[in-house]
Amino acid sequence: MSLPSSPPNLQLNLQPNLQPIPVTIVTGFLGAGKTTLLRSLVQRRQARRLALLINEFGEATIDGDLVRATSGDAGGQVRIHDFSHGLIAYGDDEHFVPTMLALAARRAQVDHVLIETSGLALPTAVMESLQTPALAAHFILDATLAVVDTPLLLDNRFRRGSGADGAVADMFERQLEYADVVVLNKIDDLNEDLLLDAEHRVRACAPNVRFLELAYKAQLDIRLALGLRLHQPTLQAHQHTYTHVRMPGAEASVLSDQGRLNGHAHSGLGAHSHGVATHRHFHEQDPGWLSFTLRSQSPQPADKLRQAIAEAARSEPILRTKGFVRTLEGKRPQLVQGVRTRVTINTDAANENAETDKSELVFIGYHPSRSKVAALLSELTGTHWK
Ligand SMILES: Nc1nc2c(ncn2[C@@H]2O[C@H](COP(=O)(O)OP(=O)(O)OP(=O)(O)O)[C@@H](O)[C@H]2O)c(=O)[nH]1
Repeated sequence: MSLPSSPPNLQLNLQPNLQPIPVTIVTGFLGAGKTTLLRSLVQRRQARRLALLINEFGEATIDGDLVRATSGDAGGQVRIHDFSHGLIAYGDDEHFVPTMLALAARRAQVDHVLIETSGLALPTAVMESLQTPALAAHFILDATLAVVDTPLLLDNRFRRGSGADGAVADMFERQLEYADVVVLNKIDDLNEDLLLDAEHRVRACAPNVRFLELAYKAQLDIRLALGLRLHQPTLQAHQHTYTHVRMPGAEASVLSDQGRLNGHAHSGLGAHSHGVATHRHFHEQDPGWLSFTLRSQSPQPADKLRQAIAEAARSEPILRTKGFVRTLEGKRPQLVQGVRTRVTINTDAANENAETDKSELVFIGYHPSRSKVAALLSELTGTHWK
């Protein structure tokens, strides 16, 4: 991976003798709940000063705005950097290293860095970059968290198949393969048997995962997410090892007590190591994954639009939809969130003070047809989308 050299003024300010800044990577497939998890961690940050690097697939940056709205930050305690090209720290990303070095130069004001990879990127690119001498002097990987849409996992939506199914399974499995912690999310309606089933499925496809945590609405106790110290510095060796840690609840039998489900963690594995240098990861994006943006100037009938987006996800290989729309019902833009056919449209903290006339939606899928989706939305809403 070629790394751009840092500007001279940054190098002057760097102080490698300070403790390295811990970095947590949040990965997970499209729509799993990564941004929701970050928003909840930002809300529970207490005195921690956080820097967030947020990466999305698609031309519009929506996730960064959602987190900004949550932080409500006047004192600069939370700093957010948007990466909109989908592949943070991959070979042709010229922004990642300079952004990290700029954070290192402000080391005294940063307690923890959180990096959200896009739903179609692997965490290994960031892991590998953190091990280069330029960054290893200033940062240490704390842990890699993979967020899982548990109902979709139980519905076999990440099972290997042909075409889109194969591409989805490939990405899902590879993201989990390098995770230290798997967060089973969206468990609102799942009973203990289903949660055990989900745990077995995760263990089967990612046997190296150290901790499984359960999250309602992607809410995790901040002590189970940050400061885990699962990795050691690796300036010399191009390898990292896990230190042994004890987690609250580690000794408890798994899922034996529903009352302990929210945010409890348990470990099933001893220490192990793997070299990031040996990781196979895509430096090239699978060209089948596409995103496109559709816009409309007309106010939208919210319910019809919701049904139209769900219908588009049924008839085209659309896996994720998000954006802001102006509805007939209200002046404020409404946040649209679609994960496959599950679609919600509502007001969010990010849009409650904004006004807009236009509607803009980002669609992400595997070889989806832009024109078919535009035609479907136009037909089913009775408004023009293009
Ligand atoms: N029911 C339910 N919905 C959830 C939960 N966590 C997140 N969601 C919803 O799932 C949708 C996607 O959540 P995000 O946090 O945007 O997911 P993401 O992984 O950041 O998505 P991408 O960045 O597009 O890959 C949103 O509508 C969330 O409100 C949960 O625990 N339960």
